[in-house]
Amino acid sequence: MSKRHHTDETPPLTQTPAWKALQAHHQAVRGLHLRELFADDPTRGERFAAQACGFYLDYSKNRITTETIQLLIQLASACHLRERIEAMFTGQKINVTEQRAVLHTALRAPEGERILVDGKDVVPEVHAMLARMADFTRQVQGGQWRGHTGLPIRNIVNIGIGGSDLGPVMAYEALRHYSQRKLNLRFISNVDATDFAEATRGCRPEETLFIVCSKTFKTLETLTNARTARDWILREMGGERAISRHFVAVSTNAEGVAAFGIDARHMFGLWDWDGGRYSMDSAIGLSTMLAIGPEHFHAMLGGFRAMDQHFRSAPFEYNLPVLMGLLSIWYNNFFDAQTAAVLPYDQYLKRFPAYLQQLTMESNGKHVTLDGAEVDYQTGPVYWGEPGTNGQHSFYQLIHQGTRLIPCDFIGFCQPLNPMGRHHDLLMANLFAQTEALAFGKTRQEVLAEGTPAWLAPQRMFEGNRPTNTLLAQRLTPEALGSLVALYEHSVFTQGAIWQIDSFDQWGVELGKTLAERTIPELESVQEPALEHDSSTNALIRRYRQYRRQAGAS
Ligand SMILES: O=P(O)(O)OC[C@H]1O[C@H](O)[C@H](O)[C@@H](O)[C@@H]1O
Repeated sequence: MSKRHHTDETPPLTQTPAWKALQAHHQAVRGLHLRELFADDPTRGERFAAQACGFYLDYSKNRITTETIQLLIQLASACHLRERIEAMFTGQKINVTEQRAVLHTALRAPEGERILVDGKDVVPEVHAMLARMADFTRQVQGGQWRGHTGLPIRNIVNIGIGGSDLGPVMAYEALRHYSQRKLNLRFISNVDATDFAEATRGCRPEETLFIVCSKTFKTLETLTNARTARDWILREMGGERAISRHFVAVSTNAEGVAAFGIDARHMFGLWDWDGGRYSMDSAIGLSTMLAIGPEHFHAMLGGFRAMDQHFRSAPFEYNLPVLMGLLSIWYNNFFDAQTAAVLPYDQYLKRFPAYLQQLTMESNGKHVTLDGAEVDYQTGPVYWGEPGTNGQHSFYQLIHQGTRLIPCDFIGFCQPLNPMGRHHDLLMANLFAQTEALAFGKTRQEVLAEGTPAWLAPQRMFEGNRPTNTLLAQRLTPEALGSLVALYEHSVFTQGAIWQIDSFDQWGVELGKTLAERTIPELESVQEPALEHDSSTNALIRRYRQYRRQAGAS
């Protein structure tokens, strides 16, 4: 018996004519090689391309035909993608399991636009918050904001985890070129004290300001690090009054912030309609603004906004996030690809894959549909990656010659931010060469023609037919970063809409948190605790306690 109980509006995905048409189409085209597809159509390289917001997407090196795109778009329509986009932009409560609107797009809405949540326009609040952030940034950068002993602030330490860390870290690294370099920025996320010890090494407490970023202000890691930071400040300067000059908070939880001792005037608010992994352009991005200044931050918001408008209005066949989302569905659900690689050819984007992992996998790692039915298809793939060219000398071997199909996104910029001799041309030549090699490979005949002995030919052949997208933009600017992030946000949305899942909750993180809470006293108690876990967990805890005791004794 099927566990499904779909409404008329959302028939089981795999039963839709659009899905079945794609299955049949997959059977017909799966044997086609990109070599043939390109040979048959000299215009393919430009025909399967689209551009928006300064990004050129070449998706011609995918295992698709014109019909594939048509069928994928039919699937999107059958899943009411257009209506779902509108529902998000207009503040409907599409995060059904938490009964919340999903309005990260309001964070970059222009002044004057009206977006209502429960009858209230949220845009003025967003702009008031941006103005407060800019004011604070100018005070800190200008040296008017002083520490408890009267010294100006030199070090900013962001304490947060998940969405309260990954976006800020990624943006800080990505936009380092635009950093005003007046402040030294550090980030602490892990509850491992090493993170704290290393991030604060060399910082004088008198010159250090902590931003405690936590939407809930309840996260164990962040509160533990924030308390350690508090002790670190107080040890040096005594007096609770020092706290108000050395801590600000970004949170929705005013009570929690006050209980910690942070002045309400130094709290920057968030809204429950903005999820952690979609919050780098809210006050969670305060560290970004402190690094690059309000003007660049606003330019970044402009980039987000441009991609939002494109996503909302462009026909699906030219719509970058929709195309990328649909191509991801194509490999994930029809070719059974397990993972997807994201390969930025820009050192400044070194944390972009880590950022994308939360965005994609926390959003779309779900096993039930919006109405609670178990899915009978794969949802979110595993995302991973490293900046080029480093990955080439590491895992690309498996992408080229392994047994798995790994669709890859290559991201590159035409103008270097640090022009130095031939570096940039070499970097980009590698990007282009990789997508060419992955698509076309090297046949046995080609290998033999090079003089390779027959016995070695199998090892030296490249099957090719490995799909890639290439995203090219002129230059990595704050605006380009905003557009790039929004592109992936909306691609994730597109995929979630097709899979009919809630891309905006994260119940899967709860169980581990609860079990950790139960385990903490078992590790800390002086008395030998009565352990009631499974035999593996019991044995591990016993061994941990024993080794800890031995370390304490030595
Ligand atoms: O910002 P916070 O409330 O501290 O949450 C930090 C992070 O932890 C949670 O467990 C979630 O998995 C993330 O989505 C969230 O970004």
